[in-house]
Amino acid sequence: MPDRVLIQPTAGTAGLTPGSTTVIALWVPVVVFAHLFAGFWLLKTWLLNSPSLFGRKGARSMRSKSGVSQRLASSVSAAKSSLRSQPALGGAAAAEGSPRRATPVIDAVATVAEGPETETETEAEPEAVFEALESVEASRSPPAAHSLSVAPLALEWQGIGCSYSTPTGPRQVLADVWGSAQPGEMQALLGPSGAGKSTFMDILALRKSVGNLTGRLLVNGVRATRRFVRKTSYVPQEDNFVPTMTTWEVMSFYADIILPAEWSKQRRRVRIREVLSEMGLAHAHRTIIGGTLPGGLMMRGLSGGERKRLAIAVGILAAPSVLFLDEPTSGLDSFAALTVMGYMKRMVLEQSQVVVASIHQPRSAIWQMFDTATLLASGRLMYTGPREGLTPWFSSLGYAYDPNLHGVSSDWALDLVAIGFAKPERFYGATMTTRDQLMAAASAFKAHYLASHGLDGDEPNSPAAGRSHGGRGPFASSGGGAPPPAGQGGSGIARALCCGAGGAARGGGLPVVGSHTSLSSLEAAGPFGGSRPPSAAGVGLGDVASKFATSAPRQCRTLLGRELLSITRNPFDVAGRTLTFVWVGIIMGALYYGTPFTATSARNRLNLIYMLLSFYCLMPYISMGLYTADKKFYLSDASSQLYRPGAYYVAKIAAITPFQIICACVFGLTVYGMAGLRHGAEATARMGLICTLMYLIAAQVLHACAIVAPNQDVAFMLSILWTTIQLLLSGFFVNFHEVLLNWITGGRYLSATYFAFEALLVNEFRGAFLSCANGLSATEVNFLLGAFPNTPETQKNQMRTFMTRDDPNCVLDTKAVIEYFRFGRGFGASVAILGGYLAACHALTFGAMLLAARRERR
Ligand SMILES: Nc1ncnc2c1ncn2[C@@H]1O[C@H](COP(=O)(O)OP(=O)(O)OP(=O)(O)O)[C@@H](O)[C@H]1O
Repeated sequence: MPDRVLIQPTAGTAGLTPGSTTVIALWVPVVVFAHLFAGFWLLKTWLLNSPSLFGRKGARSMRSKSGVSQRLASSVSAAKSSLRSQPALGGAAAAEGSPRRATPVIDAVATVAEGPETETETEAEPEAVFEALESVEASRSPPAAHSLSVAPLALEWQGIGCSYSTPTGPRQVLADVWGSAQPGEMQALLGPSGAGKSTFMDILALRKSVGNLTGRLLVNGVRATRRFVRKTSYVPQEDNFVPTMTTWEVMSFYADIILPAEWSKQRRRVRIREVLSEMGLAHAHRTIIGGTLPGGLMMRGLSGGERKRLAIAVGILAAPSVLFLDEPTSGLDSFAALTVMGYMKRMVLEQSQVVVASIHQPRSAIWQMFDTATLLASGRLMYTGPREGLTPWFSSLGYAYDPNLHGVSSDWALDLVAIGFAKPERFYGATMTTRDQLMAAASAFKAHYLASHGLDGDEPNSPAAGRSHGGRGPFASSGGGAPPPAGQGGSGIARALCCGAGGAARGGGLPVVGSHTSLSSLEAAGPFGGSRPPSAAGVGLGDVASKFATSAPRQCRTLLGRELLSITRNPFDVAGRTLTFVWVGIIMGALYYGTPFTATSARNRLNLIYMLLSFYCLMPYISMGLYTADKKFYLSDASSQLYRPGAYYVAKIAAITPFQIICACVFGLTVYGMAGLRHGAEATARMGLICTLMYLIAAQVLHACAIVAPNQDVAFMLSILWTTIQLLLSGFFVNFHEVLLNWITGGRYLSATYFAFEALLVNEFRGAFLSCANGLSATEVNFLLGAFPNTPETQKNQMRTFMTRDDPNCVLDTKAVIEYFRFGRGFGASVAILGGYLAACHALTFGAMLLAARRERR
């Protein structure tokens, strides 16, 4: 006869032996499924990384070099023929001293290119050579329908400044920087470390929102709007690619997001191939990006130089009008650097783009590719104008340049303005050594610049700065601007540099300068911009009046694909998490294996329910690294306004939620089945629902903390605070009505665990009876009797007999457990509360994400 039974009201006295309380039919399939599921994703990741199947690493570097050589030859020869076939660009412009005077440079680069190309080709494997040749042929094809036309944009910046509030007071890192860049110009941004180059470029690219910003940025003569961002591309020093994606997948992702929505899949693929070939990456299209995954695992993938070239490939994919490159050659070997910059040169010549590149110690051939240069030092403008004008300007200040002594003029310029170091005159000649000298030179240049541009005001917003001139050249005027309408000055990028939400974008009293096309008219004219007619050969970037190139559903689909690749290929993510959950479940389940349906098991059942919930609160911590890494990817994309934040959020949640549900169920059902909690499909399903909600909430809170917090440490602190509230105020440890400081018990309403604990407790004990047919054990009886020390021995003996004797009709109504905790909410109400809690967590996360994107730009 079964002596320990859980009597269901409807099931009469159907009993189970203690050993059979475990539900093998539940937990065994779950455990098997979890291992197969994790194994599947691990195998997929392994196959992707398997050198024999995909890597072809041995040949890669050689092919890469060969590809690079080919690309350079291709770039250079195309640039030369482009110059020769366009006298308007080559001959006439060269005579004016305009940026197009590049033929000698291109010739020089071609000479450099020919040597290594031949050399590497002979060394390369036949297959590599074949692939490289293929890609050369592709790139030599005439511009096809996949080419993009570029709206030419002229930039002018006036009095750009940036200061930060620091604990020691305001810190000016950039002051009064003036200059311009014309379509078809490659501009070098030079300066010693800490000069403010990155800050300056962030400001020009409208990707900076921290700090107090001053000055103005004009695009085609009017203040830049946020939509200018869509016509630009910014290649940061450090890329932010998802390490588990391949080169091709990264390019496809960006192509789907930023190329015109009307483009067919085939056309996008052609464009991707074109750009990858140009960057010498055609051979590596199936190679994983690699690097350190969130969680610490290292994945081998592209080399540093290849990653850099991929970042540039992404930057040029949509043919932006203005391309900002932060240290494009750092991390590249000198030949690859020359190749990449050679391509940039051809690009600006053929498509009238503007390239602004911060650069350290460029080799001579690269330096000569630049048309103009801007030199910063200690946040001050030391020079801006044609590259050739750099040395004459400083000579006029008494700092003579000697090519034999100083080498490349860019190196000399950096030495000249670097202060704070010992610079013996016999090595360096006359240089600036004090801040006063530096400030004097900066003031002299500013005066010279303003005078030569017909600007006589100190402040860009002063009425005097409003005059404009149509001249060109470094010391001639290149167009000015007008003062902003009243109320549009002040700090902050939205008001100081561009017109924020609409204001000056609509004209706002700003004149359209000379023959420039205003951005407003550019927007109105559609993709081809201003007066430029649509070309039959090319297609523009879509409607620039719209903030994004593609629709929200399309962005959502594309982002969903990226998220899925990102999480399923990281062994620490889906596979690792599933295995962790199932094994924690197995250990916990083993501890409570086959919990009998007896009165004495009530305590164990309670403990198990509480432990289950606390593990749901703790388990998401294994994903904290993933959440903080995701934030980095999102912020990087947000700074470029690649897609709608809502699309990202929906895709992210859609991608991770199914895996979270699987993990939650694997854990919960394993424990539930092994321990043998209340039997029955309905009870099991209810428990699964509550556990899933609990885990989704806990994971979402950690996600929110990762986004709200400035770094992972703070994210941990916030999460631990929340977890503490969850565990302490769940109701398990203390009866709230017995707490002296009653006010603190109100905190239970912040505890999702409190509601989940109630729901699981009710699920387990409502309407159920535990058997006491076998009576209590001698230990239990002695424990109870010990609580009544004054009871006479005869009475104790009677109670002992009564409590230990077998009685098949003895049952314990577990309603008492529910009443003890004063629980009574219906299951539906608990689900609704937990659902609301989850929705609030999502709202908080999304809000935090929007705020974070506004606060940080890179
Ligand atoms: N948030 C900030 N608060 C205070 N100072 C800052 C902040 N961000 C940057 N700076 C300071 O601004 C100055 C310019 O930094 P920036 O990164 O623009 O220089 P850089 O010329 O790009 O240097 P590098 O060549 O080394 O990258 C540095 O001295 C830096 O310490």
